[in-house]
Amino acid sequence: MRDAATHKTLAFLKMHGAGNDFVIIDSRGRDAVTTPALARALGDRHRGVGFDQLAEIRDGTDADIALDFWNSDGSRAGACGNATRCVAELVMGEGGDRLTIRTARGLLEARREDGTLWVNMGPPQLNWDAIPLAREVDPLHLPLDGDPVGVGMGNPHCVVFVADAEATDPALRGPEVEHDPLFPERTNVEFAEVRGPGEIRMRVWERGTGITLACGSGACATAVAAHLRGLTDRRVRMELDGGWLELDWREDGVWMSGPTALVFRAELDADFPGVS
Ligand SMILES: N[C@H](CCC[C@H](N)C(=O)O)C(=O)O
Repeated sequence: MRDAATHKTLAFLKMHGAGNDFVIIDSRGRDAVTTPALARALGDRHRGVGFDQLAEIRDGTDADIALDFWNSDGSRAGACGNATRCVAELVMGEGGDRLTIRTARGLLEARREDGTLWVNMGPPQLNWDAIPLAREVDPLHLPLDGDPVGVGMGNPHCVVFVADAEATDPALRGPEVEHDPLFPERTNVEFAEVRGPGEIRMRVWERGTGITLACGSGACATAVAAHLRGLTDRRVRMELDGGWLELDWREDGVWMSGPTALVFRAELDADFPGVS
């Protein structure tokens, strides 16, 4: 017989934003529980739950909440736009029209405007050493095939403009660019087709995760890259494999909105690796 007092399960939620899927652990009021081993075990789509990123909510000291992000290979992500939108939707469901969020990338803000939830993902990092790149080159024209753009959003992004995103398989070139020595912390890789000044089609290869149906910080980086290249306005709609996001590069940062969904609430068994 199990001793109920020591059988400590771990509650979590599954959410997705435009098909970018997350396990969310709410650790407000207690110590953080996620370790690289737990992230890897939970991220296994056969033996665990499966996710593109794991987001752990913690108490914010100088903000309403703090958020930590993990990839399914057990590495940390400094930013995750779609998980930030999902968590903001969840926490703002408890009340309020504004939420401040402390992340490794800085202090973010979520706001409801005319019923739509927008998250400010912060200003883009456009200096080579902030992205970070391994050496001083012009981020607007990286010395790689296809003349891509490097942008930091708290995590590194390499935006490759392509003529036909539908015909582009991110798995063909993504891994090679992710591991190119130009990116000392590896990089996320976006393949973007500009359809017009207000619309982009984008597919993504994520560092530490691989192909995902959407990437919020990648969408922000792509909107910034396209505008800096003179291809789009500051506000664009973006079609990803899993749905549409809206991006608006304002004075104080890149704002993003889009769909979110709560899939289920569940508990990990105490015997699951890394729970007890
Ligand atoms: N899906 C996330 C980004 C994850 C980025 C992560 N793969 C990294 O290592 O930077 C988003 O919505 O922004």
